[in-house]
Amino acid sequence: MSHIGHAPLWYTRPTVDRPITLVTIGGDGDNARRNIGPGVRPVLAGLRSGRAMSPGSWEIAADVKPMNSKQYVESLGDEQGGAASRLNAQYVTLDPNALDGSYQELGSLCTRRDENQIVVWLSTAPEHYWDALSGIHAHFPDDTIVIIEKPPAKDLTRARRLVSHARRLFGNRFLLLDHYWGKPGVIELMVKLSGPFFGATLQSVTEMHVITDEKRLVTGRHRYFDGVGLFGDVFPSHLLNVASAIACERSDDATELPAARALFLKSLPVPTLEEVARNSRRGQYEGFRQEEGADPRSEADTVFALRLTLPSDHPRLPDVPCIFSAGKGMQENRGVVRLRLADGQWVEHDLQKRVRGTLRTHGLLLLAAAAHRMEYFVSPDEALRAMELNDAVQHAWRSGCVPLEPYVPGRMISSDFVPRRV
Ligand SMILES: O=C1O[C@H](COP(=O)(O)O)[C@@H](O)[C@H](O)[C@H]1O
Repeated sequence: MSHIGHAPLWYTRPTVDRPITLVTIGGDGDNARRNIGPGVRPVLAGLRSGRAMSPGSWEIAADVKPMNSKQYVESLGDEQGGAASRLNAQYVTLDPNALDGSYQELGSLCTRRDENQIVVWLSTAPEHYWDALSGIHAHFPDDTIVIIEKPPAKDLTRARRLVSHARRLFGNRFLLLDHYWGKPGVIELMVKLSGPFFGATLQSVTEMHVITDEKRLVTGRHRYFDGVGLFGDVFPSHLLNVASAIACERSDDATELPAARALFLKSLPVPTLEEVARNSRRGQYEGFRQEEGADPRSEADTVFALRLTLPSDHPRLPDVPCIFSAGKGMQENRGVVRLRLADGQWVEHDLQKRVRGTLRTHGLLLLAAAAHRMEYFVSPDEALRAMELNDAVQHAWRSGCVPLEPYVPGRMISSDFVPRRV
């Protein structure tokens, strides 16, 4: 592995003993181009096979846009295209009318480097998961690892069905990923709060606020947003996962983390309709419905704030309000956790900070997947509890009990949107 500067002591890097073939479904999409590719290429470049003359790790991108491998590599620009071409990256066009054939082609490409661990990263909208899972199961090697990146479906019932289907097909080689757990800022905060000093700080927390604000608009993702809104995009994933990762009970054994996080999520009460009405707000930026691809009557939220209060018998954080807020078209880019302590002081931690010596988020998570480090992934229990909380809020909002408030893009801060306590 190549080393990128000097890693801080709290940062560990999972190790693997085989090269990886990474297949990215949705490889032409924004997430694959902006995040996955640049994150994983330095990792793939560093993983070689012990076999003489072995070509080592490999990248295969697949998407519906017709393109050949040369065009794909060129489309990545100089730096990323150079890195992809050193990995001899291949591009496979997925035929939406003959998907099984496309997966067969991908599967047989993978077998060309049969010493490699195959990892398939589904960077697509959830509506494509079923076809992809069937294609991979039918045509890929038996030990293929499958990563899904997004809440597994738009509601609890669908999520439950998908997760149990995927577990039946792939067992614990099916992984639910939330890229926030690969962010150095999140890992650092988790580690800090596990130590005795900051662990004690956590005991004196009287309020917790998780905020992810982005200046960018929804542009190009209207179909997805019309179904779930920003709330469905980031609440059952990034926001809840950050909260559970920092507030859960710790032991020294990392394999216990998923169960501990699930326990924390279970301690957050599922709100009733009246509680949602009192403790949440939602809004949509002006101009959203006029954007290309938008539904002119869309009710999708692009900013929201929600307060869920832990019960009074919570062992560590009794009666502590947890506030979640996020927005698109915000005044600034900001991903933070703010904790109010018993003395009234606020401490703030930057979740987006860059830390020298650490891998880019998606590179770290690829290694964690290949090394079966399950604590880096969302367990089915966690994902389903998150969807239960999500459903309660979405259901209440659909009933019309919380109005969709307009706002001017570029002038809003989601943490200013929090409803007052009554
Ligand atoms: O998964 C998602 O995350 C991004 C924000 O990720 P970040 O690493 O830039 O903080 C968000 O823009 C997107 O809507 C969501 O689907």
